[in-house]
Amino acid sequence: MRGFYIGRFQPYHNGHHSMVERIADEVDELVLGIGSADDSHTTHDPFTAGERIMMITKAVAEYDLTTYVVPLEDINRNAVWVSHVESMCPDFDVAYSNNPLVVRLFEEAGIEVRQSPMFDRDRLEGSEIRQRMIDDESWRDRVPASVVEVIEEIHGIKRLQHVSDSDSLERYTASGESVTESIDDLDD
Ligand SMILES: Nc1ncnc2c1ncn2[C@@H]1O[C@H](COP(=O)(O)OP(=O)(O)OP(=O)(O)O)[C@@H](O)[C@H]1O
Ligand SMILES: NC(=O)c1ccc[n+]([C@@H]2O[C@H](COP(=O)(O)O)[C@@H](O)[C@H]2O)c1
Repeated sequence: MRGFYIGRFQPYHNGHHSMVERIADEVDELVLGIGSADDSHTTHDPFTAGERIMMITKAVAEYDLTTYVVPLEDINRNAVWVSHVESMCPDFDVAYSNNPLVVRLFEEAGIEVRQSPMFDRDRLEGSEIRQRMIDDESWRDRVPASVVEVIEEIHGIKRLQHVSDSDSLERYTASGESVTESIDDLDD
């Protein structure tokens, strides 16, 4: 039996890792879909698809499970998203997600979805971990050791702190002139 587990994994943390450990009891093989693969270098999605492939591949190596890591770009049409996923991935029998939209889309497509309890959610939430990285607070104990190594190798904390520095945004006009303005002055 082959499962599918989708997430943005920004970064892959111990909540995801506990979920994979649990899934490993139920399936022989697991496709790990890296969602929003086209997003990177933002506060919400700091890491590239390639960096997330490294984090996940190294972390799941400790489990007795055949895994396939597949980057999946977002598409601007929910109604065909499941077909998009299926077109990019090895066949799977069951999908794992706690994301309500993902659950709905798979169920409407007739695919079994299994949800899991949230593990230690106060500590193990991507947005909370990213905020701690930005604030130079402790985060290393919330992700697998191999993920710490990848983030250090790619200088991920510096990047995240840089992209989140939205006190002033430097924009360039059509003539190439640089304009610095407050984020409050921007329309979007
Ligand atoms: N602590 C956790 N325990 C169990 N499942 C989790 C946990 N955190 C996230 N998940 C689930 O893993 C999947 C992928 O989650 P995702 O990559 O969005 O992480 P997240 O921690 O929710 O990040 P963010 O705060 O960036 O949205 C989702 O189905 C999500 O509900
Ligand atoms: N239309 C679409 O492109 C579409 C629809 C549903 C989910 N997704 C993606 O699936 C992933 C779901 O992961 P999370 O549970 O981490 O949010 C996200 O990357 C999300 O963007 C994309």
